[in-house]
Amino acid sequence: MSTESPAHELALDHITVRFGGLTALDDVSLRVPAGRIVGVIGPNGAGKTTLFNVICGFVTPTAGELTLDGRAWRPRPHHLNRLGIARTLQGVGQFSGLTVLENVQVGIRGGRERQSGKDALAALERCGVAEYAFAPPGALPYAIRKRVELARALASRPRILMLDEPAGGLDADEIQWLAGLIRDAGTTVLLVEHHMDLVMSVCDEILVLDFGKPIALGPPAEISANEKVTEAYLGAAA
Ligand SMILES: Nc1ncnc2c1ncn2[C@@H]1O[C@H](COP(=O)(O)OP(=O)(O)OP(=O)(O)O)[C@@H](O)[C@H]1O
Repeated sequence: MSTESPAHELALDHITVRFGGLTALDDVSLRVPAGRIVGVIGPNGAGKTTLFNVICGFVTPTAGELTLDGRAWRPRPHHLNRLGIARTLQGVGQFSGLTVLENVQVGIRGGRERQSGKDALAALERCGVAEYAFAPPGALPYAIRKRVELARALASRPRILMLDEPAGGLDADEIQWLAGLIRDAGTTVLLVEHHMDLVMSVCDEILVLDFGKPIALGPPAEISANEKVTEAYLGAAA
């Protein structure tokens, strides 16, 4: 086995985000190495979405740095696609004036029309929703639209796939299907999710945030046995 550490594809170093008097992220560091599945969990308001927004360039950190492939990086939303980073949205933000297929094509970077159509269809097939290719997304059930949203992100063949609460509103069977898709995605995955079983079953490593602070970082078995983590969730439920 190599003694070298794996290439760190994406890294956050001492990231702090303040919104006025509120510290949404407080000195958060995270390594997302190539090919790993990294989860970010925490009670409501812990800062998970803010962390995603920092990586996507929607929120500029008050302090700290990001690096991509070892180089200092300042993310911009409109550059993500070109860099091979795709993100799903918490809801299902599809354009209602376009068909499902066209929505998925929008996610493909700079492809020729015919090729992007093929890639989009392949992604829909992979997500089990190719039969809806020519339907308007607005008319489809929520679980199908969630699958279309995943297809949209996968169609561009990203090297880093960012999933923002992909299990939200899905039933147990759908979540099981989703777990398989994430495991077989063949890309680096950063997963923000409330559904603990999903996170525990697919992630190599999990970061736990509580009121913006990183309280634990480690493999699933370590996280589920961590007292601070249990306390944070119990406190949030009280
Ligand atoms: N643009 C903003 N302006 C002011 N406060 C914000 C902004 N975005 C987030 N916050 C606050 O920052 C904190 C962290 O919010 P964030 O949405 O990142 O948490 P979260 O862990 O994603 O929560 P949830 O699980 O409920 O989605 C919250 O207190 C939230 O109200």
